[in-house]
Amino acid sequence: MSARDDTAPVTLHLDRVPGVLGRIVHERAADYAGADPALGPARARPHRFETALSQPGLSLIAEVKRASPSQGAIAPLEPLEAARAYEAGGARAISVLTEPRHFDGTAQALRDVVGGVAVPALRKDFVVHPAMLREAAEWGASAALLMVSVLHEATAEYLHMAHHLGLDALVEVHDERELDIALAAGAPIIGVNNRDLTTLHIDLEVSPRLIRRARDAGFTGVLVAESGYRTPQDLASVRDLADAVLVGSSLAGSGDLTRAARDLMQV
Ligand SMILES: O=P(O)(O)OC[C@@H](O)[C@@H](O)c1c[nH]c2ccccc12
Repeated sequence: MSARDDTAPVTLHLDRVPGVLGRIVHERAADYAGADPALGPARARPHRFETALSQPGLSLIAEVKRASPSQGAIAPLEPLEAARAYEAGGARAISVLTEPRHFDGTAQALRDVVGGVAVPALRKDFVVHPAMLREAAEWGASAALLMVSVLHEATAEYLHMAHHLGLDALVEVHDERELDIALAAGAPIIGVNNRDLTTLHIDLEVSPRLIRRARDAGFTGVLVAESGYRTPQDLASVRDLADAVLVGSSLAGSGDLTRAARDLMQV
């Protein structure tokens, strides 16, 4: 048992993170190197993100994504306008990139979305410092992304910090080993990324495989299939397995976000 001291954040071993992902997390760690790790007092957790994804049928988390390392510029979305369009198209939550260099994200984008839509918002960033979670809570996010490929054995600690701040966490995995870490950490919401963030390669078989493994292991929480979904046919392999799907590029680049969301989910 460890009594955690808010002033002593767990050490991350970012030198183990390879490829494109490794470069981005080093940049983010440098951005927050001098930030105060204190979280402040505990807040109640309304479970808004978790509840939104637990509704019957496959829930859509639609992402405000203006650019990415794999595609470069996607679309010059105005974040609030985009989020409202997604909401009108049936999205049950909005994911907002806040990473500035590779995804053209900003804090303001998240604040604008939080203030202008009724559905919960997820801070999508490369969390490598407790201050990033404190910010997410301050900016009004309902949830934050935690990546096991970055946090490794510190995943449980970051999950506790998110919950302390009243945030749900989307704990993201890409292979069996990472899934086992997420399950051991007690994550209530697990996302399976079809994209290998070290190579940017997408394989739509990853989500059904790991979602089945989680269920076989007795996991009863929320499971999210992430990345690479462009058509209703693409969703067939997770439609009866996942609780939610996280979609960015294909919606963001469509030109008509409401229609693209409806067409993808066939509603
Ligand atoms: O644009 P796509 O292929 O629909 O993917 C969305 C989302 O899953 C992706 O943006 C993502 C998943 N995990 C991440 C971690 C960091 C940055 C981005 C991501």
